[in-house]
Amino acid sequence: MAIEVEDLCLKIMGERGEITILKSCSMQIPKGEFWMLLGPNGCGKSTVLKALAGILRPSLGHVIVRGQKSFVFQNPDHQVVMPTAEADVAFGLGCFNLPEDEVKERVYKSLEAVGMSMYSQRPIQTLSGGQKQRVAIAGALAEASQVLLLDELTTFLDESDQKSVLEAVQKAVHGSKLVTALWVTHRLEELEYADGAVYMENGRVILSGNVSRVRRYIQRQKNKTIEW
Ligand SMILES: Nc1ncnc2c1ncn2[C@@H]1O[C@H](COP(=O)(O)OP(=O)(O)OP(=O)(O)O)[C@@H](O)[C@H]1O
Repeated sequence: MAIEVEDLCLKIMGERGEITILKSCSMQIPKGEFWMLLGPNGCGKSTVLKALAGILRPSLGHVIVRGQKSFVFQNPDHQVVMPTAEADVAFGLGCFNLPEDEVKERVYKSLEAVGMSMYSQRPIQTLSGGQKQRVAIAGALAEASQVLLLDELTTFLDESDQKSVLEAVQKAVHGSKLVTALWVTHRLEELEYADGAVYMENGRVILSGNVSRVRRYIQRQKNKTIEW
């Protein structure tokens, strides 16, 4: 397993005292697979991702992420900081003290893995939101991250950009077999790209595993009054 979460409880101190956000959540995500985490607004998806990233500490339970991890955020304009895609990916490698040839090779291979090698020299401000997200994912791959934690990357993207980012993640995961991705989303249609899925409600994991089972369950919930 690349990700193991066991009985994760997470409480935070709010203005009126302690608030329980996650209640005994468990999930197991196999290495080399592309999984999605779904659930209604406020059910705790981003909080799970932040606990996996080490941004939030569990109050109880265990979180294990095997291998180097990277967190990619929702807003494409917060992801990339350098003038070109190539420079941005190389910038992230700055702290690794690598020989120049290796930096060039990692930058090329990671941009290639997300279908962005032809845009390597393009000024960053001329890229679409989805292309910027793909540059951010390339940055994580160049750093040899084995676990990608991806928080609602398609929120600000149009339909063709959404598709390009989903395809890039799927290709990066299935192409390497070493990379595992956990993708938080509201969009049921994105499940078609997933190898597995986790469904949450109200701070709890309700269902985890087979995509078709999770899809059927969510469709039933959507037909009730659950607000997404
Ligand atoms: N710092 C905080 N203070 C108070 N409540 C918080 C805080 N952070 C999160 N919450 C609450 O915890 C719950 C879970 O939040 P979280 O962002 O994980 O949900 P989510 O499923 O990712 O929501 P969305 O789909 O809307 O992004 C929500 O009810 C949210 O309001």
